[in-house]
Amino acid sequence: MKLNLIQKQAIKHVIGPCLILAGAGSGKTSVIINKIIELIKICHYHPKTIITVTFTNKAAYEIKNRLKKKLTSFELNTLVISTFHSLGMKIIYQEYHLLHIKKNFTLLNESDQFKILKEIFFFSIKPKKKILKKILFKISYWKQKLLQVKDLKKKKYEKSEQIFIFYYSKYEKYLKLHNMLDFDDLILLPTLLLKNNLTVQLKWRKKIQYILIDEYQDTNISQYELMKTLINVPSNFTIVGDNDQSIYSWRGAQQKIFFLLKKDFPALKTIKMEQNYRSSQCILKAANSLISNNPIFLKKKLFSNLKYGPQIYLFEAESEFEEAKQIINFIYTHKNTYNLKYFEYAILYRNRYQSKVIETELISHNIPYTLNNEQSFFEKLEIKDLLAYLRLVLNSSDDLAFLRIINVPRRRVGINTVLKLKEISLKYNLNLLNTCIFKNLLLFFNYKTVLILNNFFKWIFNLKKILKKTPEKILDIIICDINYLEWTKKRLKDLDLFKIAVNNINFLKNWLLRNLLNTQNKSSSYFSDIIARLVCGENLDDLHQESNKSNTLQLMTLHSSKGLEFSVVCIIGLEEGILPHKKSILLKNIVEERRLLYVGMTRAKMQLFLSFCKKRYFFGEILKMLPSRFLNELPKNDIFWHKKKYINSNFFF
Ligand SMILES: Nc1ncnc2c1ncn2[C@@H]1O[C@H](COP(=O)(O)OP(=O)(O)OP(=O)(O)O)[C@@H](O)[C@H]1O
Repeated sequence: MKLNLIQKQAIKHVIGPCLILAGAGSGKTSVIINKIIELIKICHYHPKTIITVTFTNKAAYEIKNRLKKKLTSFELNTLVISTFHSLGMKIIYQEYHLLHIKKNFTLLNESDQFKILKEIFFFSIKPKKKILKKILFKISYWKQKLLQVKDLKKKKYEKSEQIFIFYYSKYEKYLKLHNMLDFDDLILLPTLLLKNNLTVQLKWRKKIQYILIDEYQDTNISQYELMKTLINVPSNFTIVGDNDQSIYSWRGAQQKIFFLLKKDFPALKTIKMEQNYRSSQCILKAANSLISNNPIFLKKKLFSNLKYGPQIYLFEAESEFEEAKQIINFIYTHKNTYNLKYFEYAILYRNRYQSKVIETELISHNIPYTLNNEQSFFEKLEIKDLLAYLRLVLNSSDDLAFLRIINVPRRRVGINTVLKLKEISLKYNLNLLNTCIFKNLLLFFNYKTVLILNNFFKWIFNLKKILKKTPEKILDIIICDINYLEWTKKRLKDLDLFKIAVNNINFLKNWLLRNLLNTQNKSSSYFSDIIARLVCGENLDDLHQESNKSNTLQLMTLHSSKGLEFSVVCIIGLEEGILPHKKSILLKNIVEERRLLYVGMTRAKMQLFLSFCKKRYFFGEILKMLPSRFLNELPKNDIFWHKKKYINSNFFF
């Protein structure tokens, strides 16, 4: 690939702060990769002093993968390419003593956070999920603004806000007591530490000589602050971003982040990359036309020198079932006509639930597909169970892990026993595992139950010893001791499902072994570091490799399509209330929904396919749907409207 002049200029600019404002498909990834090579091979930076921050672990994997041919394995292994969260975790692991946390902390995911809030509410009222969501959102909002409970308590707030502060405080106490951190803490804790402790800040600034940040538009304020504290004088960094692809405002990303950069680093050099190398002119024209309806914020004009390409197909379906049929039909015919492979096709949607009908149709036609969702690996029951075992062995205070596995597989510890255990643990200020050997247990339970609880405690403690001596055997021992495979087989009943579960378990085992082998610093808590990195989604290379290799049709949300490209892209559900999403309509945040569709459209290289339904089934009800307002913003002449005969309104034309 021959780089263009602007790309070369972006790569060669290595001294001072640099912002690459780049449109979709303009070669951001290529520039980041070539810049890393430039820094190491030409500017002689030691690879361990270069930090590259990507938005997802998959993106980190892609960059590493593409660097394989250009760097030595030493260079590749010493380079740090990670997400902001993984970077924060690295700092926490090295500075934990200053943060007053124990190194064997449990890293919580979102469902753990819900459980904790439920626990907090336990003795008062039964809260609705909506309320819990609101509280968690507020806690996360404050953490992303680097505000801790002590800061909030200094100011006067309305009563409605005080309730949130009350739960924030309770939540934090729970986390402290159980030795837990959530994902926001991975940014908040290191940022505050580096801001307030200049010695530590200096130490890290010395370590890091160059920072590259990808997908800057989705960086939130706390991540920006973390970056700022790490940047050394004379501010050698490269930031790559596209304001038109900012799709994470709900996670705190703000467009003003681009202005902050100019304000904080006046020497900032801005380079615009406007040539798109991915999409046909027809697709690019439609994408440009759509995004031009958003207020102009940072001006750039994308162009493509590729062929004009075929028109965009627009399907109108009676229902989501017909929509699924039409898409599969279209893909099947297209694939046979152009002789493409399934992995060159992607179906994108706004909400995860939309994949269900498509999946059913794909299964009935025997079409291989991959649901692209890193998170889905951690949602698998067997992975949740085994991780909970490991978490409890590592951190006895992890009551959530205890509750997940105390009766998995069945140990005759029913709900009444668990409730009683909780009561005792609260009364005597013990964690649940230690409650299993509470001296007066016989006052509450019969002899048999006490024996079961005592034995469970002993077994976990024995596992702790095994973990210290032979960590590579720990998972096998757990699986064997509890006869987990046999239990999984009975639970799943279906042999194919069982095979998938075994595959997942083997994946987890291999992942652990690989990371144990690769870890050089085998200090006392290295195993918890490995598990936290797993929960962070780091080094799931095998998963990414598999999804890259397999010749399967790709299904994913519009959000997860960011950074990817496919020959043919189908975007379904272009309806009011779906895309734009009804919440965004209510909140009047249409601009972000428009950017989301823009991201989806610009994933396509040669053909784009759009569809909407006239009716949809929602919880047993049939709803009439209106076509998305965004369809009206596309150039009419570039759209081929299939089934035109059904149109009875003057919408669109
Ligand atoms: N100078 C070039 N000549 C030819 N092809 C190029 C050039 N630069 C980039 N490309 C190709 O253009 C496509 C898009 O590049 P890349 O994925 O790096 O874009 P991007 O800016 O990261 O896109 P997006 O932000 O939309 O995800 C890739 O297939 C890449 O190989």
